[in-house]
Amino acid sequence: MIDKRVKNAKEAIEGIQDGMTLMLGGFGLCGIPENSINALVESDVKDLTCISNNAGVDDFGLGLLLHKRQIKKMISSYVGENAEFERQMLSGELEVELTPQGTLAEKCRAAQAGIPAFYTPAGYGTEIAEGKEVKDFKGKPHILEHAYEADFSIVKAWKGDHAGNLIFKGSARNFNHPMAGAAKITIAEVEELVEPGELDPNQIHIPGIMIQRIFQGEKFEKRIEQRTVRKKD
Ligand SMILES: CC(C)(COP(=O)(O)OP(=O)(O)OC[C@H]1O[C@@H](n2cnc3c(N)ncnc32)[C@H](O)[C@@H]1OP(=O)(O)O)[C@@H](O)C(=O)NCCC(=O)NCCSC(=O)CCC(=O)O
Ligand SMILES: CC(=O)CC(=O)O
Repeated sequence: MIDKRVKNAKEAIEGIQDGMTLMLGGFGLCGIPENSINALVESDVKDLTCISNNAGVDDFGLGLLLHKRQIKKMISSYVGENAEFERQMLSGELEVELTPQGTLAEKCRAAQAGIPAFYTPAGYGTEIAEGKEVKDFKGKPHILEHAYEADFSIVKAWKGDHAGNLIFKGSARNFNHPMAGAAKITIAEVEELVEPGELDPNQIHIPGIMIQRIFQGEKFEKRIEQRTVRKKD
């Protein structure tokens, strides 16, 4: 029986080295692979390029890696509400590649599906289109976008089994779905790791073939939406 289990987050991130490119799931503060991020913070790995919709907030998610200056470049769509991110971007310490949200999702999905590139109208006529091939479809200009190439993808799911089959919960599915299997190695951290056969096959969102390593996270903060959290501060 296939068994992709690793003991913990530390073991899951083995092989992530300075200068590598990572994909990390999540949207806002929901569905963040937080145990793996904490392990990366402890590992001191640096010069990372991170592909992620958000860059976390100052005390959660990728914000923790930014604080320790472990990220060289962020490829993201929505990067607000993170003071340290803003400081590093404005001072030139951090490279930032802003990407329309649908394009970001499709660049992940294309990598997952083995599609090297695709045309999209999003971003045509803006800075996003600079240097990119343009082609008309039905009289409308589109730009050529390439699939991402990443060393590791790190996703968070609700439930998973030893073979790597995953089920997401609610909107925590978000970017975790197109990122699973979109890099050379995909790590899945799950809230609950179960025996093969326990998950209903009809409910599985990502088949185990997309996943190389799986572990049950030790702790998941109830962080759903940063604005809600902020209001309470
Ligand atoms: C994240 C999960 C999967 C978590 O599920 P769980 O079963 O663990 O928890 P839950 O019982 O559903 O939720 C825990 C508590 O948080 C509350 N809660 C859930 N989602 C919330 C949200 N988006 N904003 C504020 N509160 C929220 C629930 O009412 C509940 O409150 P009580 O404990 O008091 O009952 C789900 O709640 C979910 O999908 N929520 C939507 C999250 C999301 O997509 N947010 C958008 C982020 S991006 C964004 O906001 C951009 C929007 C914009 O820019 O306009
Ligand atoms: C708007 C987004 O992309 C996500 C968020 O609200 O953080």
